[in-house]
Amino acid sequence: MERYKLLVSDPIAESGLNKLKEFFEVDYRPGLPKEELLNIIGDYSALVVRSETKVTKEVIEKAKNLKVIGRAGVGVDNIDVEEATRKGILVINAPEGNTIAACEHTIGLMLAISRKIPQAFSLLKQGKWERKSFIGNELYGKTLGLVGLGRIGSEVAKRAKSFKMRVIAYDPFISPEKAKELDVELYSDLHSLIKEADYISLHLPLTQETKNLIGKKELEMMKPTAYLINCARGGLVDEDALYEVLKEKKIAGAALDVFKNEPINPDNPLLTLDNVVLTPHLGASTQEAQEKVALIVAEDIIRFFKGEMVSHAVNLPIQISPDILPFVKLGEKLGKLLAQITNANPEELEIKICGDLAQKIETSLASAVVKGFLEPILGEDVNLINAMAMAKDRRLKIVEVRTEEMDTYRSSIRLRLKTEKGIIDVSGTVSRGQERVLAIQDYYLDLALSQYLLIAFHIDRPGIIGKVGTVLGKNNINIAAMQVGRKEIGKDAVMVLVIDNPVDEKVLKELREIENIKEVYYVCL
Ligand SMILES: NC(=O)c1ccc[n+]([C@@H]2O[C@H](COP(=O)([O-])OP(=O)(O)OC[C@H]3O[C@@H](n4cnc5c(N)ncnc54)[C@H](O)[C@@H]3O)[C@@H](O)[C@H]2O)c1
Ligand SMILES: O=C(O)CC[C@@H](O)C(=O)O
Repeated sequence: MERYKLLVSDPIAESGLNKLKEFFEVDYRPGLPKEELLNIIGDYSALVVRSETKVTKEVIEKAKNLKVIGRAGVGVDNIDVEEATRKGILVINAPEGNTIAACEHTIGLMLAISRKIPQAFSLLKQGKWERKSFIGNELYGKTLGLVGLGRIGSEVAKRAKSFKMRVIAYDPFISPEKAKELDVELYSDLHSLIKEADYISLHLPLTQETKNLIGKKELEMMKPTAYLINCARGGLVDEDALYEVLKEKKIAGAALDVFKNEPINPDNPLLTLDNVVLTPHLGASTQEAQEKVALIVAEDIIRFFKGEMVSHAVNLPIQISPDILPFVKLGEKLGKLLAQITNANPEELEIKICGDLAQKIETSLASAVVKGFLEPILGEDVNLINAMAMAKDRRLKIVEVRTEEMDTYRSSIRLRLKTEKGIIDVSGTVSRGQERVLAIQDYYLDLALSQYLLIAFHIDRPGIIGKVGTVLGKNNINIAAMQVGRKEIGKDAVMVLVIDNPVDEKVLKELREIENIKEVYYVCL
């Protein structure tokens, strides 16, 4: 099997590295400078990073062979996922691998800032047995306000409950049922939570929407006795405003693991304060978490290169389940077929998923159809990840319709393409593992799909099938199967021939010259 080149540009656990080496030619270059990354990235098919490497648009533009970016961790804010998607690069992360590590670090930070543990230790190291300035606060009976109640937020909630804290949360994307299960009171507005909490802990991703979510206004709303804990991302908090409220003792303190710019400068003003506890992005830094994230990401990348289902794709909306896979493959072929019998500018592609298949929520099916449709036009640049984005770029409207109605087969896919010259449609199914085309332009067919097809639109006249057969025979092209679809005797009809060999332009020209043949398409699937 071909050994692809994989670059690891941040430190990852040895177990993951060894796993990757079983499959790839691995270059392990933790701490690789940006300029060097730009120079060499073009050689690699896969890249593995943690949070240090910034996979920017510039990097992606130079990554001509890159197929996958693996993030050994959760947050993908250091990766330009949109650009990766546009270029058809799969982004994979390891979302559950460091949940416990980040949760325990959060609890550690809450205790450390409440009891001033680092400050006391620092004085003790200087030989000072100082007790009176280190009167802390208990977590017991206090209100913890969680912003983000996902994996880490939920685990923090469970542990906070064992400290007998009241837990409230703001997370507009979480169901009230989930909050109820965790015995957490769900708030519908952030400001009410901020005003009530004794501890505010952030557990949400950094995105355009959440940048500076905790600004001056929010910080000034906090109780003067409250603490801010941030083990998520620095950019969630306005750091300058935070420094001001801490300096002026408008809040009790802050414990931060993450910063707007990492690593922080030695002259960062936050380092001059006493009411803070700062750690250098250590949330995920446990042996257990690092082993888990490295292995999770390594196994997923290998799965991808083996053509198997991946578990944690960030930019592939839904995974393909085995029972749907044959229809995904069929969808791609029908899309390809449709593209090859279209000779006008496409405007809208309707993908109708019929019968039992309609109940299965699987966006990959539509992506596969679009991939198949665009591939004859755009070549290998299009894949399941970027197909929809590419259609959008080309202003091709994609409409997905689901209907439980069925014809002869329990499940089928019907494609209907609106072009400037009219409508073209094809439909197909999978029956007993065989992909079948059921209709073209409403002519009923039911024929097993094969790699090479000839599709001839003609007028139904005696002898026309023989003439087509003669041309193909003369050119040494074997016909494996054929079907004719027509609605009325002597009117328009379609002939579909399954052939064993490819057909060239010369043969097509000869076929087009046969009387009553209106158009002939050669389809390669
Ligand atoms: N310090 C570290 O080393 C470390 C380690 C792991 C994760 N993290 C950070 O923690 C974040 C959370 O991780 P997770 O595994 O819990 O992710 P998650 O996806 O399970 O949870 C994030 C939650 O945030 C919620 N959310 C999104 N936008 C929101 C908004 N505007 N307001 C309130 N809630 C919002 C989501 O609905 C989701 O429930 C990650 O994105 C990552 O940036 C940091
Ligand atoms: O790689 C790290 O150590 C940090 C990871 C963490 O921030 C994450 O988002 O998973």
